[in-house]
Amino acid sequence: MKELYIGVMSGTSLDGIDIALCEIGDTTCRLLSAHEYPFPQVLKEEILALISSSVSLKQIGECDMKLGMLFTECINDFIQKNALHVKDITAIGLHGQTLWHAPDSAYPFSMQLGNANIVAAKTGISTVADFRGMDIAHGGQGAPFAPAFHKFLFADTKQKMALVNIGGMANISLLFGKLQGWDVGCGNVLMDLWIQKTQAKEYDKEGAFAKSAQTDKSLLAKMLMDVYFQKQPPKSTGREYFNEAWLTQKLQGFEHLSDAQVQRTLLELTAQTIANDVNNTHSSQLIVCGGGAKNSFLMQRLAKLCHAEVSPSDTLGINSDFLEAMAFAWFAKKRIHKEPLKLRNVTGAKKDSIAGAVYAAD
Ligand SMILES: Nc1ncnc2c1ncn2[C@@H]1O[C@H](COP(=O)(O)OP(=O)(O)OP(=O)(O)O)[C@@H](O)[C@H]1O
Ligand SMILES: CC(=O)N[C@H]1[C@@H]2OC[C@@H](O2)[C@@H](O)[C@@H]1O[C@H](C)C(=O)O
Repeated sequence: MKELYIGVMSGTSLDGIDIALCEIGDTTCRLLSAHEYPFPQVLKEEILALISSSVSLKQIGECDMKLGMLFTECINDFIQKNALHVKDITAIGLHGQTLWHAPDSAYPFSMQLGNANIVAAKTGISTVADFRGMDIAHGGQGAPFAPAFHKFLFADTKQKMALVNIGGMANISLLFGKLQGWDVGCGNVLMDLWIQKTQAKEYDKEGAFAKSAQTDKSLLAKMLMDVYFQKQPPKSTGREYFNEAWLTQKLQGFEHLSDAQVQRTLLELTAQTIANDVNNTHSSQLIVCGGGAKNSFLMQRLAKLCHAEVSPSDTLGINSDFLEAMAFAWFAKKRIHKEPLKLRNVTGAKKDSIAGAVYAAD
């Protein structure tokens, strides 16, 4: 039987809230409608401040509620725009906003905010949230989760297919043989930070600023030496690692470079770290999704560096902007049906678990 689910994702880029309405069956997940709501600037700045400085419990509690209310507003608007009936939707899969991801700390945790009680109460739809906690409880990284969905979508592929999502962070899924996946490292986050700081632009459209200069090989080599890129999977990361402090530390001794040279080197870092993982795994086809798929210069560099055929997921009929939101609709379905996500090989958990907590609407 097919059911309707809504997936809600706001990623590490903090650029928008993606909402996807999906019709999900045992072997299919069809995107019926989708919309991206812009992230309010004030709340974005508040979240970035929370991530980079010490904060009070009150601020965290209030941020959780503010995000819950924001997600609710977006979902209710989406329901209205699509003339949906609340009763027809089995559940919402709400990822929440990641504030801190610390799978390797002494007391590992992954914190997503956006109060799911509020979402369930004010939409009238049961809401599944806190997806990552059980995997961490079983000793896993709690991320990335998308590989399980990518495997479901491309179950029939005969190719040695890899899929990379280039959002704020970049994560890869290997869809041949035993399912594998990990966070490659920084996706767009450092490129975004640099152009925001030096050119007051949100992001480097089509990689045009990067394209105007040459890569600095010494800076690139220094960045590629970073321990995260040397680490073997399972591994996952976030803004608590790849952030302004990381960039400032790497740029020490490279003050003579122009802003454009740094931008170009950061783009090359993203392209080379992805290409290294693709080539090391002997993948023959690379599907790209997430905002990075829209960066034509980055795509050009990937095509050049990878020994695989590179294409955006749209060429396979999969909307590259909403794949993660679709994933959380599907994860909600798996939770409602009490089916485990087969992620132990990806996250390093001791066992596969039923992911997510249900906040019942009635
Ligand atoms: N036309 C474009 N040219 C260059 N870059 C682009 C373009 N469109 C989007 N991007 C990049 O994509 C980013 C947004 O990507 P996306 O929405 O996939 O991130 P996210 O979902 O927040 O991240 P994550 O997957 O890490 O959770 C922007 O911040 C920008 O860097
Ligand atoms: C902790 C967290 O929010 N991680 C995100 C982030 O964005 C990309 C990458 O880092 C991935 O690990 C994950 O998101 C996707 C949806 C995932 O779990 O697969």
